[in-house]
Amino acid sequence: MLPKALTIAGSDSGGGAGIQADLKTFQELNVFGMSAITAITAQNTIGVQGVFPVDLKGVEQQITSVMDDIGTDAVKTGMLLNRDIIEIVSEKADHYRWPYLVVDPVMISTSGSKLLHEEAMDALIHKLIPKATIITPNIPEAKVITGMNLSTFEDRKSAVKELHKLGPQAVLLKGGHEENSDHIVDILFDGETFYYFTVPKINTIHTHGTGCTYAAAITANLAKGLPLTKAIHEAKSFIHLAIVHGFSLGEGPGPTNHSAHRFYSDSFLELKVDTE
Ligand SMILES: Nc1ncnc2c1ncn2[C@@H]1O[C@H](COP(=O)(O)OP(=O)(O)OP(=O)(O)O)[C@@H](O)[C@H]1O
Ligand SMILES: Cc1ncc(COP(=O)(O)O)c(N)n1
Repeated sequence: MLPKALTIAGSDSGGGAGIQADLKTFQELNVFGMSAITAITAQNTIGVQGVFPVDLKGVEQQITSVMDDIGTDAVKTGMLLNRDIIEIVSEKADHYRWPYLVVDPVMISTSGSKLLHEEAMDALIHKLIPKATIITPNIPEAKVITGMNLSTFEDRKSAVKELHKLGPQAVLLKGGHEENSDHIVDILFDGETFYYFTVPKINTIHTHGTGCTYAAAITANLAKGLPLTKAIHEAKSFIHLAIVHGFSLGEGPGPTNHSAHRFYSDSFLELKVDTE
């Protein structure tokens, strides 16, 4: 039987991010994908033209319908939009005791649209993040959650420790927004050990949906039963190849290429470890 994964996120009509990126990634990694849609976005490569929330009963019922009949090996959350939706997801996490919960704390689209209301921040931090197997903030999201300045590498390590104190089993701080370096470092901390995934920065604008795709690949790998570090290592390889082979679509930044990993064999990225 195929492993199963459920994504709870927003729909991106343009197909590059959100539910669409998650389901494509699950499929590429041979995991049966299921979805609970929190909001419909009218979106393309240029931006988000509209956000249409799904009513609370609809969000709740999608999760219940999937869980009561099919069940899941792992859950990923993306765009959750508001406090009420976060509270529902948090209650469902308690009720169903999901084996793995990957929380991608999506706040703003790359094109600048708000995908999480400010009033929802408290629930995200205190109700959902503590239940996560892993959270995957980018640098701006980590700044908002911790209120810290993340200019230096040491700042980022401190922020990762602060984020870990909120209660998730592990924190993965993504480095895609690093501006002053030709390398990008993602920092993983599991409470004991720091792991660093370092890659050369790819010179491209086609990175729409990278965060969603990366977190979905981690979720798929956890659903397959891979240990956390290996699940992330393989997901990092997947997202790197997807960015290398990202392509132009429409007038704005194009999507990553979810199929790119098919043309490569093993994971090739280096993993550095630092015990603390
Ligand atoms: N130009 C790049 N070159 C190499 N890797 C990149 C680049 N941009 C992003 N990444 C990688 O892609 C993954 C997603 O990182 P990023 O920090 O961009 O997340 P995000 O901001 O949530 O993504 P999104 O663009 O979907 O909002 C990380 O592993 C990051 O290191
Ligand atoms: C429905 C939805 N979820 C997430 C993102 C973030 O992706 P990005 O930062 O690449 O715009 C998005 N644009 N739309």
